[in-house]
Amino acid sequence: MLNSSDTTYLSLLEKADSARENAYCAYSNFKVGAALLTKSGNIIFGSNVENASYGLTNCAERSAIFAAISRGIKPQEIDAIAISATGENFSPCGACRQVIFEMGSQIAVIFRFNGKVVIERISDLLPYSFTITINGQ
Ligand SMILES: O=c1ccn([C@H]2C[C@H](O)[C@@H](CO)O2)c(=O)[nH]1
Ligand SMILES: [Zn+2]
Repeated sequence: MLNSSDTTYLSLLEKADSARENAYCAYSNFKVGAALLTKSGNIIFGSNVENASYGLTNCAERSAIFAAISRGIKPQEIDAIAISATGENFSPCGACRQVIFEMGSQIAVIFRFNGKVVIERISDLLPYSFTITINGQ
């Protein structure tokens, strides 16, 4: 557990609260927003984008990561990602944990769970994570 009173990360979580307003969640009505912080202080937002073919839905965290990479941010530049959802109880889904981990094992992940702010490294949220080693690389 990282320092849960870290003001940078608490304010990032409030930015994720705002990003929630952009959610397209016509089917679940469950709004999720994400705010990704780079090491140089840029913030990239994401929200969940649902689809009539439910399985095509994109989660807010993955929207933010794909937006960041698409605009040229390198994985090593990502410091943290905060995620905010309707209600008090949210933690990032397994698919999103895997996608965050791909960007770097030390990325801080911030969310509210049971009314408390949780700040954890992605490596602690996804033990025994899946990676591919080819020829020792
Ligand atoms: O980590 C998660 C889990 C779920 N959702 C979204 C997907 C869907 O639109 C809604 C309900 O599952 O919440 C996210 O954005 N992030
Ligand atoms: Zn997800």
